[in-house]
Amino acid sequence: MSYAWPPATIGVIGAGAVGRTVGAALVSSGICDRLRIVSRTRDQAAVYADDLADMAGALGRRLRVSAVPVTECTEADAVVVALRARFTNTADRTDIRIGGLRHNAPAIADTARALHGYRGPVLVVTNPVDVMTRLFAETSGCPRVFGIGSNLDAARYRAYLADLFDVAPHEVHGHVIGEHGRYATICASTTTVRGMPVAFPLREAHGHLTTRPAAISDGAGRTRAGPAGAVLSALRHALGHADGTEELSAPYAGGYLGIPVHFTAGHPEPRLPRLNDAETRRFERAQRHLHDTYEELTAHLSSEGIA
Ligand SMILES: NC(=O)c1ccc[n+]([C@@H]2O[C@H](COP(=O)([O-])OP(=O)(O)OC[C@H]3O[C@@H](n4cnc5c(N)ncnc54)[C@H](O)[C@@H]3O)[C@@H](O)[C@H]2O)c1
Repeated sequence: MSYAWPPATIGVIGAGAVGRTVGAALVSSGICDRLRIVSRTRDQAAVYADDLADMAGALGRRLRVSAVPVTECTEADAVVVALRARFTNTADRTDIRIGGLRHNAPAIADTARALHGYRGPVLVVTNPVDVMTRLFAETSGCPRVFGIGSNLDAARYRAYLADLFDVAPHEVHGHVIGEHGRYATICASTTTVRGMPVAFPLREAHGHLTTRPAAISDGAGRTRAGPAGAVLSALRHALGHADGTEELSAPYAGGYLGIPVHFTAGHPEPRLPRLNDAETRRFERAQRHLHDTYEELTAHLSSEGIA
């Protein structure tokens, strides 16, 4: 079900590869009439804001794009956090997202403190996203913080099966949950194609979720369009423009991890699918891994006097 929606103001924090692509997607989608851009420097945000304003002009859209300090995002209807600190990622290729853990955490914590008291939806993109989402939520106290990642995995999974079975992607129903990373959990036992359960090589499907983003990054420097699509889709649901389900990093059993969240008029409700034994084991591994990583991170941050 879709709703007629009022024009929205959206803040984008981090004007890099992903943030810029998110901005372009927001302009072309018509989802907002004001965009607030924050980046490491105001100059960087300002030139990007001008570029997006040109895009809006070329499309004949009335859209105000401005470079702002992060605190002005508290007046937005929704905020996207796609910042990345400067560092060289030396993490193993099979778990590349974890490489940003200690580097991105201080900037995420600072941004979270700046948005303290904000009530609108915050979509965190920064990796490792499940951990950064929890850090943002717990540092800011914001009530509606979600992480992007499992919904992108799920979209890739459904597209993979659509190709395999030669059907349209909307005819595939199935989730990827847990971690946007090593312990991503494919919910194969509840996946259907044209309403019927299917058999497929699960190991290959898992491999696809690892090799596809790696191949895009190798070829294009960074993944950007896929994450931007996942952000736009989640924004539509979180702002109440459409009802539907997104696999997002969300509060679950005392932590944060990827679970299907159903939005009705913007109201989120977690809906964990039925899992078989193997899926339960993998989901619990994701949960433990994210819990341990978060504990290790917060111990490190407090030893450094950061949080
Ligand atoms: N969750 C996902 O599905 C997904 C997908 C792709 C990328 N990512 C992650 O998104 C993040 C951004 O990726 P990218 O390729 O755009 O990186 P990038 O390096 O191209 O851009 C990062 C931007 O953040 C800005 N920045 C740094 N510190 C900041 C701060 N304190 N406040 C505001 N802006 C700040 C930088 O100036 C830069 O413009 C990374 O952590 C990446 O791993 C997540």
